Amino acid sequence: MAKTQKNKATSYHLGQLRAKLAKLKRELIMPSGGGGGAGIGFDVARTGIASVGFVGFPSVGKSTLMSGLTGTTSEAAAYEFTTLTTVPGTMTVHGAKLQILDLPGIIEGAKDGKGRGRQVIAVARTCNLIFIVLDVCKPLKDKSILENELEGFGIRLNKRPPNIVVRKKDKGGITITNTVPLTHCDHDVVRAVLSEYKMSNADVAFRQDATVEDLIDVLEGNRIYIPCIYVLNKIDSITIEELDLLYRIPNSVPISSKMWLNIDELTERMWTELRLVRVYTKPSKQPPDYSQPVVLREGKCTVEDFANSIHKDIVSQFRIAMVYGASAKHPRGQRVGLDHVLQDEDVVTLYKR
Ligand SMILES: Nc1nc2c(ncn2[C@@H]2O[C@H](COP(=O)(O)OP(=O)(O)OP(=O)(O)O)[C@@H](O)[C@H]2O)c(=O)[nH]1
Ligand SMILES: [K+]
Ligand SMILES: [Mg+2]
Repeated sequence: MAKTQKNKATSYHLGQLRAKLAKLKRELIMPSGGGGGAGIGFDVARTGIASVGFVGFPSVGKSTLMSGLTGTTSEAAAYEFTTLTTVPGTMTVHGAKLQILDLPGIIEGAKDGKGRGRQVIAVARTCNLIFIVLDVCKPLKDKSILENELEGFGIRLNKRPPNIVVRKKDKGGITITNTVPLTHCDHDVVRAVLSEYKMSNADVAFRQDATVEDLIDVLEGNRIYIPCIYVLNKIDSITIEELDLLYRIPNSVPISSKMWLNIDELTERMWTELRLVRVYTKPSKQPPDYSQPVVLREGKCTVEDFANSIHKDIVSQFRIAMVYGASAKHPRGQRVGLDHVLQDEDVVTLYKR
């Protein structure tokens, strides 16, 4: 692809090549012969409302951080590959119980089967947030190596699913529409990719200035979109000037897990990225119970989700709910039904029929 000049005449050819490559890479994520693949990770009991997985090269300080955050001891030592399996721990942030997964270190080529890399990345795929842990004394190119390993396994970091709608039809050929100008690809490339996926009748609507890779991600369909924080560890061993430079790396938090520096910022960022919604129950005619929130996930936080997470029988007896807080229209509360979407720190009273 690098040798092919990019112009109108070659774009169909380039589109074909990219699609072929994506189909080959699919073997990595879902091997047709079974064995390995996305479903195979380490066996860990999953607890808590959300999970955070630690990915990084060996000896960057993942286990030191995990032990400090959770109080669970995950062995830490100066030699590489100290951690050989997934070590789970829990920590409570703003009343929400989170599962922290300390993972073995991975190396370049992990996704292709080096070391336990495939198992590690398979666990990362199931997490709600990934910490890419980096040692600030090591070259920054480690960051892109790790990103590349996760990308190759169908994980998309800090990205939204592309806003491209592909609708298959029985006849009528290919129709491509775009509501915004496409500066990264043209209709010829799109046609080439679709033909490589054996699609000859489809409506494709681009609602963002997407790349060919975005289109392929939509067609492959097995991509997972996970937020990621770059944890820049061991800042105790650098100068203030060097630390200043690190702060320019997007989505990063510099810390020292050994000296326990800047961990509060890391915890707050973790909380923000997880987009959890705390809802407090208020029994009728009584003050709200602020001691224990019901914690819901963004996108799954209606009154119905709230009721179900208290007890599965509530919904069948539900009449109305009173909601107070950010999601309520009025400061003195709003009467709502089961489909009302709640927001963080709302207070809810449920009324039975
Ligand atoms: N200077 C410094 N050393 C650290 C820090 N955090 C961890 N270390 C040291 O780095 C070494 C590796 O720490 P681990 O926590 O075992 O690293 P890991 O990433 O879990 O390593 P593997 O399990 O082998 O992949 C140990 O000697 C730690 O004491 C830190 O913030 N600063
Ligand atoms: K180690
Ligand atoms: Mg470790």
